Order: sequence, then structure tokens, then C-alpha cells
Amino acid sequence: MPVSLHHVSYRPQIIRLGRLILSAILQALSVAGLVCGRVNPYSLSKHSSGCYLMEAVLSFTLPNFTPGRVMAAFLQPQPVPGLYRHSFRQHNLCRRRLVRFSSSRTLNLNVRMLSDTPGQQGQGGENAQSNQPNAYVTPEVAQQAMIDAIALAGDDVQRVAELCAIGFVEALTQCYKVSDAPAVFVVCGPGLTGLIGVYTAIKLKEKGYDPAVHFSHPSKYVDKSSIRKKYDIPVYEFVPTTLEFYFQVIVDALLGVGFDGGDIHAPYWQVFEMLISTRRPIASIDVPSGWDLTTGPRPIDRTAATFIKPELLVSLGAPKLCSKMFAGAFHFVAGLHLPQSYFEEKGISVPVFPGDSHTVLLSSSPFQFTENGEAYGKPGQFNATLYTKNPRRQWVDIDDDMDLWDELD
Ligand SMILES: NC(=O)C1=CN([C@@H]2O[C@H](COP(=O)(O)OP(=O)(O)OC[C@H]3O[C@@H](n4cnc5c(N)ncnc54)[C@H](O)[C@@H]3O)[C@@H](O)[C@H]2O)[C@H](O)CC1
Repeated sequence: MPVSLHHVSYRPQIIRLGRLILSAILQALSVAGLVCGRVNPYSLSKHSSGCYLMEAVLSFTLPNFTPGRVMAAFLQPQPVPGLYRHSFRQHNLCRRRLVRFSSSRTLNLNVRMLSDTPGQQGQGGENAQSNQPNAYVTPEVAQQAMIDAIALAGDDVQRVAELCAIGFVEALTQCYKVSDAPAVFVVCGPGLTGLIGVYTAIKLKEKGYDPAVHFSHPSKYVDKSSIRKKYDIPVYEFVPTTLEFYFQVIVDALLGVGFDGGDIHAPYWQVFEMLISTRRPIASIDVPSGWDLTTGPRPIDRTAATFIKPELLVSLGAPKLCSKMFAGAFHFVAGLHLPQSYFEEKGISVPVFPGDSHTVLLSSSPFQFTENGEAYGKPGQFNATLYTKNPRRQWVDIDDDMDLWDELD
């Protein structure tokens, strides 16, 4: 594609900006005592999306790492071309590993950055980059789609839940590698979403993860003893106080399109409170629990910040209207296993999954460092996601904490 004069005139600015950003990253890492290094020459090319693709090599001398772990950092699959706009994900993955490495070596880190061409919007929230301009569905359409998917599967609710879980797990495993985040706590609700959560745990177990499921209330779909016996997956009926020590990711499979939009009922208070306040990343199935399907977090919850802020959202079939409010890191769509024409006939364009995939990345947001961790989304957005690598640590008086005794038992 020929590069227009208009773009050429901005190249030096982009180069300067890129160098500045890379140097700032390096400086931040050096200050943090993680690395010392330098920015090597880089190349700049025009990407098919119209953005500039900058490639650079950062040479790091790491205080601690093992070559095996560094290799693992580089073996991440590339995100979908053209949607990979936040650019620092690879770097982010590596950065997350740095603290664990344990001997002194040099690491060359390839950083790929897509810089916006002048005048383009950023990402996140309502401005999230999306390859589907007309992809949001109303609650009515979403509920009908679920009914139709179940009918198409011969009224086999279990089969539909399993198929949905396949797509969800495909998305989750792209974002949280088993080497990084093996222990996954799956919070299951009373309905179909909870059942998808159970199949998620089963599929994760098959992939080498170490999942556990939680039920605040019995589910009509699920035989808890078979989850334990057949699949060797622990089932919790309480929220462990030590959750953040033992689990790296939390799956929110509590409420989906069947949520009535009101206050959360009593049996789910404790787990809902945990989902609101946890510093572990949350991956929501279809709809972040407690979000109004159309408007997202209720005004009262926005004011009090009592709403779930997932880092990963996987919409089933098509994104619901409320997902316009999503400002987490990754938004995927996974298959509801309806014919391609299903949504198109309703005037809704849905993505085509590449190859044999059951999911596709719709949008992703840049992250920035904050003193607490990493905030996703644009500054000033009301629901930027917070992800903190280190869980909060607190002393627990075991005499006062019966849950802890339960766990020790
Ligand atoms: N579940 C079925 O047997 C069928 C569902 N069909 C369609 O699928 C959607 C979704 O089903 P549902 O099981 O309702 O989905 P959820 O996972 O979202 O379950 C919600 C679950 O939570 C309860 N609930 C609702 N509001 C609250 C609240 N404020 N606090 C706590 N709990 C809440 C609700 O009672 C559910 O149990 C559904 O819309 C149907 O379109 C098909 O019809 C086939 C059968």
C-alpha cells in the first residue's frame, strides 16, 4: 500500500514518540529494579490497518530468570492482526514473568507497537476498537438467541453449555497461560451461565489448569458430587478467605442474560462482594454479573463503585448492549453455535471466527501503570479495570475466622 504524503509527514513524530515510550518503559523497569537495558535500532513499517508498526529490541539484563521461562514468554500466539493495537501486551506478558526469574542473564525483548495515525481515536470503553460496527444486541435478542441455540441443539442444555465453554476457554487460555495462571476459581450461578462455568472448569482441567468451582446455592443443572468425583475438581460452598493466595484468575459465571436487573439476592452476597473487591483478574462469561444488560453497571453501583470490573469479557453469540461499557483489557466473542445467518437476518453483524477457532478478539485496551497495578481503559473512564499482580496480604486471626478453619480442615 503506498504511503501518502500526509502520513509521511508524521513519521518523524511517530518515531520520536515511539522512542520516548520505549525509553520510558525501560526507565520504569530500571527504577523498579527489574532490569537495566537499552533500546536498540528498530524498524518502522506501515501496517495494513493504516497504522505504523514499530518493531524494536530492548536488551535487558535481568536480575533473575531462567531461560525456559523466558522462552515461554516468547511462545505466546500473536493476537489477531489488525486488532493488535495496544501493542504492549507482549511486553506486559514478559513483565509479569520477570519477577519470577532467578539467575542473571540478558534478555532481548521484541516489542511491537502499532501507533495511531493522526486523528484516530484511542481504545477502551465506548471508543473501544471493534471490527463489528453493528454488533450489539438487546436483552430480548440475546435471550431469544439462547432459546434458539438450545432448541437447535435438540433441547440439550448441557450440550449448549459445553459448546459455549469451549469458546470461552479458548479466549481465556489466550489471555492467561497455564504457566502464568494455573489456578482458576470459577464462581457458578444458579442458571445456564453457572452451567457454562462448570464446563469451563472441566475444559480447563483437561488443559492442565487447576480449577475449582464455587456454588453459593444448589443448581438444578449440576450434580456437585460428580464434579468432585468424576473430574477431581474441588467444589466450594463458601468463599475462601485465602482465595487470592491460591487462585490467579476468577471466572465470573454467576449471572448472565437471565439476570433480572435488580438487587443481587441473598445467597450470592458474599461471592458478589468478593467479585467486586478482588484484585485478581476476572473473566466474565457473556455479561459481567450484576450489570444491566442494556446500560451496564447501575447508577447506584457506579457511584459506590460496587460493580464487577472484568479484565476479560467473552460475549456469547454477540455482544450485549452493556458491553459498550466494558473497559477491561480483552473483549472476545465466542460462538453460540447458531448458523452464521442467524444474527445477520436480524441486521446484526457478527464476526467470523478464524480457522477452527470458536472465538475471536473484538477489542483490546491499552494498559497503564498505576501505583496499585495496571489500569485498563482510557484515563477518566469510570470503569477502568484494575489488575494488581500481588494479592493483598493481610494477617488473619484464626480464632476469629471460622472460614479459615474450614479451609484448613
Ligand atoms: N435456564 C433454563 O433452563 C433455560 C434458559 N433459557 C434461556 O436462557 C436464558 C438464560 O438462562 P438463565 O438460566 O436464566 O441464565 P443465567 O445464567 O443468567 O441465570 C440467571 C439466574 O439467576 C437468577 N437471578 C436473576 N436475577 C437475580 C438476582 N437479582 N439475584 C440473584 N439471582 C438472580 C435467575 O433466577 C436465574 O436462575 C434465559 O433468559 C432463557 O432465555 C431457555 O429458555 C431454555 C431453558
